[in-house]
Amino acid sequence: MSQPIGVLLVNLGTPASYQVADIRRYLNEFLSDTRVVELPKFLWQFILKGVVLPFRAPKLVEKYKEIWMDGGSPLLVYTQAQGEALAHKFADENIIVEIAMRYGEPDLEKAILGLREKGCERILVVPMYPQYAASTTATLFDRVAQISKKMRDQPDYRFIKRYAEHPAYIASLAHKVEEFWRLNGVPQRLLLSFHGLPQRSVDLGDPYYDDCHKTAALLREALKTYNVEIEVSFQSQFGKAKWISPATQTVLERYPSQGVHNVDVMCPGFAADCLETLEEIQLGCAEAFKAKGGKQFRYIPCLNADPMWIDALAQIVKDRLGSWS
Ligand SMILES: C=CC1=C(C)c2cc3[nH]c(cc4nc(cc5[nH]c(cc1n2)c(C)c5CCC(=O)O)C(CCC(=O)O)=C4C)c(C)c3C=C
Ligand SMILES: [Fe+2]
Ligand SMILES: [Fe+2]
Repeated sequence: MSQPIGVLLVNLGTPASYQVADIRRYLNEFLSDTRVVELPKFLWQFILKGVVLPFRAPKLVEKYKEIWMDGGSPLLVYTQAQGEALAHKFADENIIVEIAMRYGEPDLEKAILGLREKGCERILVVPMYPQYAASTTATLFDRVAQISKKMRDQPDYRFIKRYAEHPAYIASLAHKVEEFWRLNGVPQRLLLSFHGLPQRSVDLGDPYYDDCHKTAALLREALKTYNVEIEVSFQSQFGKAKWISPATQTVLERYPSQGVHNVDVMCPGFAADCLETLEEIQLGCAEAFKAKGGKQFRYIPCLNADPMWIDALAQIVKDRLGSWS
């Protein structure tokens, strides 16, 4: 039999527990990445260690506690489920699926070395971010290169840069929405909330904002027969700088005064539910919307390990494996 191919699904990372020390360790690693916070290194380390970690980490304890699942942090639980489901899908093929996180555990280096030990000379790196951003996708590719610097005999790598417009990804999102509407009825408005980025990153050439709007345009087209207006917004603003707009919470808080009293919100840029979707959107934004007079707020979950999404992911992987498979 020929050598197996390694398929490595990689998401961002999440604290090992909701203890403050684990949250601090996670934030420190993540926010020390110069691809994530593009401020002069010494200035930023001073702010991070002196202000951000001491104040933000304790505040996040309660937030993580609210969403924590039996198996751990939702981001990890859903990523594990995606890995297992994709491995099952490829059970009859010479493909080994592993998961890893860019920050923390499961460790990316261990996952790459583990795949090599299992005989994988070829590894496909799959970022669990459909839209490309330097602060997510590029930093992952940087890290893979950095890990490989220590190797004399490096594996043969392929990377998936983005799948914001992949028909199978769009069809999975559309199916998720349609299924939700079939069971619960259509809303007045569907808001697609993507993770935000500093405006400066986009001004410097990050294609992320355009990628998000491309996904939204295709999803709008797929759902056009429902005549529901579909809008785009950006969530999870961090720090004082200007971020790409409009902000999700601002949009939701304006809706009631514009006559929009029932809204569905979906987060298509997150392949798995996590703190930013479950706490910030499903809990926090629902409360903010209702405080301004909104009547009905429904959160449509992420694709997580939905069977149609796992089929789509297999298709996206196969497309990139090309001549390898
Ligand atoms: C400058 C700061 C940040 C940038 C840029 C950023 C981009 C970015 N992040 C995600 C996906 C996720 N982010 C998550 C949490 C999170 N993000 C930031 C900051 C930036 N993100 C912080 C400080 C945090 C921690 C929580 C908080 O303090 O609000 C998560 C969830 C992790 C979890 O444990 O559940 C995800 C996923 C994307 C896709 C993105 C750029 C496109
Ligand atoms: Fe983030
Ligand atoms: Fe956040």
